[in-house]
Amino acid sequence: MSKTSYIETEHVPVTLRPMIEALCRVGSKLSLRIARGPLEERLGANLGSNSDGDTQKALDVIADQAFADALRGTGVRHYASEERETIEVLDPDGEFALAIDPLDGSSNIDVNVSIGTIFSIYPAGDTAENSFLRPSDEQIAAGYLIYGPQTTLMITFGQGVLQFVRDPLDGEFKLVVETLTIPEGAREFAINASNYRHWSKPIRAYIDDCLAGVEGPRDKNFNMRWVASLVAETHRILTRGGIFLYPSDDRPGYEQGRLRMVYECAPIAMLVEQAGGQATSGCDRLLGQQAETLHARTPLIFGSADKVSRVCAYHDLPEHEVSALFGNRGLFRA
Ligand SMILES: O=P(O)(O)OC[C@H]1O[C@](O)(COP(=O)(O)O)[C@@H](O)[C@@H]1O
Ligand SMILES: [Mg+2]
Ligand SMILES: [Mg+2]
Repeated sequence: MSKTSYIETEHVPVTLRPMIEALCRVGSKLSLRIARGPLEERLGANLGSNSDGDTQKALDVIADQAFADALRGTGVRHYASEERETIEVLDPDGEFALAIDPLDGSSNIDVNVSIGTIFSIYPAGDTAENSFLRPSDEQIAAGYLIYGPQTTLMITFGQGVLQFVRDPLDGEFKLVVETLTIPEGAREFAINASNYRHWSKPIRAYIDDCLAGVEGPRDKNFNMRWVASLVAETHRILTRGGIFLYPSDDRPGYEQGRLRMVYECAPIAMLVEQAGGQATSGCDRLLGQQAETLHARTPLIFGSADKVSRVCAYHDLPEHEVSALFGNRGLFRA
């Protein structure tokens, strides 16, 4: 007999239930295939590149097709995916629009490190483009599934963040935290430090001051993490605190960072704000912004509110002060 419910639905708004059920059903099945790893047919095989030039792996395509198929008949009129150049109409009379990064962190597929799925939900717009190219604070729900040691769903419907864990014993996502809040005080930052030489001065200055530890203006030591999987970094920060930065840099093609506004940054920003944190594109609140094209990128900085606003303060400093020796910047002590 096939399973009827994949999530404790009483925590999900009635109109969104078919969609969330479908996401959990596919997430469940993907988590089983991911757990089989090399026993499955080459999930990490390179298939070429998607419309935007990113390498496309077999699991990227499998996940995208599985979500699109499962979401048909659940009220999704417009479906936008990282893996598709254009927006697809699933249910012509559906009331919702759903954007998805079907498989985030694909460089980690072959190395048994956490990967995930990120999604963002809006009321459907009058055209396919208007469904997604709109202020990102018009999202009505956002979340991610993470396929790690546990398969977890983090989701917000605009009234806090809920955490569900998939119980491997019966395959159901069960509520474990009803109102998740980002802890303050963590001393961890996440950034791809190999790009240091390409960053702007404010970003370098912020990281320099973290690296200086107890000998620097922050008077404390920091730890660094970089999983190269946005869902994994987000999950750690929602659970333990800290800050994530994927800034713009001077490499060709990275003028707006690497991450995509519609199906990566906007949903993560909504989750973070709903958990009491902040998310910006450097200085400006991310949720006040909108993408100009479906696959547009944006710099992304998010995490505990105090840390994110501190990065913004470095951007506000006049150029000569950012370049000054960190030890002289009393403003940034503590
Ligand atoms: O390899 P880099 O430049 O550090 O980028 C890592 C980032 O790229 C991503 O893997 C992009 O996501 P996709 O795997 O969906 O393309 C993020 O999850 C991660 O934060
Ligand atoms: Mg991604
Ligand atoms: Mg992806």
